[in-house]
Formats: sequence, C-alpha cells, structure tokens
Amino acid sequence: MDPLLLLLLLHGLLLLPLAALLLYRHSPPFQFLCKVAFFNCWIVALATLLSPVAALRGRSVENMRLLRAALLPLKHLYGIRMRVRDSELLRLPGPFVIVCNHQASLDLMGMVEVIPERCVPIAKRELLYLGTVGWACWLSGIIFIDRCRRDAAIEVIARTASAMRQENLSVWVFPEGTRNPGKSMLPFKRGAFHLAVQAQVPIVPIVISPYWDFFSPEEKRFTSGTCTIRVLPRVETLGLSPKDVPKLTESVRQAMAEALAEMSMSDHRDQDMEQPLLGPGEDRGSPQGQGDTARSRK
Ligand SMILES: CCCCCCCC/C=C\CCCCCCCC(=O)SCCNC(=O)CCNC(=O)[C@H](O)C(C)(C)COP(=O)(O)OP(=O)(O)OC[C@H]1O[C@@H](n2cnc3c(N)ncnc32)[C@H](O)[C@@H]1OP(=O)(O)O
Ligand SMILES: CCCCCCCCCCCCCCCC(=O)OC[C@@H](O)COP(=O)(O)O
Repeated sequence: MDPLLLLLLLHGLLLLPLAALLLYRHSPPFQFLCKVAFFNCWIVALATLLSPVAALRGRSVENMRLLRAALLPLKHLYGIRMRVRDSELLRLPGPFVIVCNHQASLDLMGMVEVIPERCVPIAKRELLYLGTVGWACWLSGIIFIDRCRRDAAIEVIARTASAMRQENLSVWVFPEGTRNPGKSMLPFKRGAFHLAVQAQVPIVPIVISPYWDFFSPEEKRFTSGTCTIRVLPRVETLGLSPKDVPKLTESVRQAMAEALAEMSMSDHRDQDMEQPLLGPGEDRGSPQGQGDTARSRK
C-alpha cells in the first residue's frame, strides 16, 4: 500500500475517537444515543459475566442479589441521584405484591434501589429471548408472562400466588403492562391485584418520579439528575375476593396517581447533583438549563 495513504489512514483512525469525544461533549442527541447504547451494553455484558456464576446456584431468587449488584453502579455512571422516601414501609413480616409505575427501561435503576430480599419481578416473555440477558433473568427467578395469551398469563399468576405463600416470595409488577413515558399512568392491568387477592397478601405501591428533568427519548436528552422513589402505605387484601379486584385496582391506581402528580410538581433543581462518571452532566444552576426548558414545555 502507498505509505502516504497508510499515513493518512492512521491519522484518520486517531482522529475518529477525538471527533467522537467532541461530538459526545457538544451534541446532546449523540450523548443520548451513546448513553442508551451503553446502558444496554452494560446489561448484556454483566448478564454474560454473571450468568455462569448464577448458574452454579441454579434458578433461584437468591440470584436477584447478583442482578441488583450488576445494576446498582449504573446510577453512579449516569449521575442519577436516587432519593428513597418511606422505605420503612417495605419492611413487612410476610410476602407482598409491589406495584410500580413504568416509564422506561431506566426503571430498572429505581427497582434495584428499593427491591426487597426474596422479591422477583414479573416480565414480558420477550425478555427470555435476549440471549444471556434472558438467561440471567430466568436464573434470577423472574416470572415471565405472555401478554398476548391471557389464559396462560392467568395460569402463571395462579401458580405464582401459591409460590408466594409457600416460598415467602414477594413479587414486583408494573401494572401498566408496558412502558409509559406520559405524564399520567395508563389504566392498570388486573393481574397484580388478582395475584395479591389469591395469595391474600398486602399490596405495596411504589411511585418513581418522572424522568423528564434528565431523560427524554423524544428530545434525545439524557443528562444527570435526581430521581425520587416513594413507597406508599400498604393496602391489605385479607378477606377480599375476585369480585373486589376492580375496586381495589382503581383505589391503588388513584393513590399512585395522586403521589405521581405531587412528585411531578416538586422541584429537584435545588438538589446537589452527582457528577456522572460518564462525562459532562448538566449545568443545573443556570436558569437557562435544559431542565427549565423541558419543564416549561410541559
Ligand atoms: C444474574 C445477574 C444478571 C445481571 C444482569 C441484569 C439483567 C437484567 C435485565 C432485566 C431485569 C428485569 C426486568 C423486569 C422488568 C420487566 C418489565 C415488564 O416486562 S412489564 C410487562 C409485563 N408485565 C405486565 O404485563 C403486567 C402484568 N400483566 C397483567 O397483570 C395482566 O393483567 C394480564 C397479562 C394477566 C392480562 O392482561 P389483559 O391485557 O388481558 O388485561 P386485564 O384488564 O388485566 O385483564 C382482562 C380480564 O382478565 C381478568 N384477569 C386478569 N388477571 C387475572 C387473574 N390472574 N386471575 C383471574 N382473572 C384475571 C381481569 O380481571 C379482566 O377481567 P374483568 O374485566 O375484570 O372481567
Ligand atoms: C442476543 C443478544 C441480544 C442483546 C440485545 C440487547 C438487549 C439489551 C437488554 C436490555 C434489557 C432491559 C430490560 C428492560 C426491561 C423493560 O423495561 O422492559 C420493557 C417492558 O417492561 C415493557 O415493554 P414494552 O411493552 O415493549 O414497552
């Protein structure tokens, strides 16, 4: 090959990372893309590394500890400060069903922040097919449901209800059934409430504050920020029967919607921001900061 061409090529190769770095610092959409890609890569990498360790134990809820440990560092990498309110409400003697609002995959960060011991999430079946991520989820005892086959899903829920009592197992459900970045919550699916009534265990609602201060897929914005997680008082189901489920669902949704509305109004901007390990955060002090623009647009 022509030595001059080789030299040019080498220069090009050296300049590429520099150009990417500059773009990362100065282009919020590029930064958004990188951060989302890194989030997914992190999960795939950790699932690949830790699944063999988890496999030594076999399928067990104890592997949820590994899953937690794998996801807990993410908040430091992204500079997301997690504030948990009323976490003592999660300290109950027996098993329970947690219901939580579902905005984005980022919810995993909030979930691992508060998820108690011996608690597994219910997830869509599609996650099983994500290679080592699916394997890691299966090994951690995550319960999979096929959202398109109601009868099969109801069957899984019935089996989960007896496992909850026999194995002292709590369950985490996103009752909206899908991700919802909107300002209010979607109508709730009833599975979580049937589960709690069948197992005769309490429901503990958890509300994660909106991400729009620091994360918006539409605006391709992903900066550092603060996220508040609030645990609401438990709702007992002792003595309730399937006919009570619609009312139960509505009253829990109502309580969560009120908490979400309240949390949407309170301002995080006066909080100290954690410096993200993944590069520049946002200048939260400036009145022209993106947080303000995002808020005023809402
Ligand atoms: C080892 C280390 C490794 C480290 C690496 C890390 C890797 C980590 C990566 C990842 C971590 C994990 C990530 C987890 C997070 C995933 C999140 C998701 O996937 S969210 C999606 C799935 N969740 C749901 O869909 C909610 C649950 N769904 C339901 O509860 C639904 O209710 C469902 C599917 C059971 C049925 O849905 P319908 O669409 O048909 O709607 P409906 O309105 O609820 O029900 C229709 C009728 O059926 C009755 N029904 C529902 N459930 C029933 C039941 N259990 N028993 C009896 N009747 C029931 C209802 O009462 C209703 O009937 P009437 O209208 O009341 O007459
Ligand atoms: C073969 C290897 C393929 C690797 C592919 C990369 C996949 C990256 C793994 C990221 C997994 C993160 C799990 C996030 C959990 C989540 O948030 O799931 C969404 C569902 O709740 C609702 O789904 P939807 O109804 O689609 O909104």
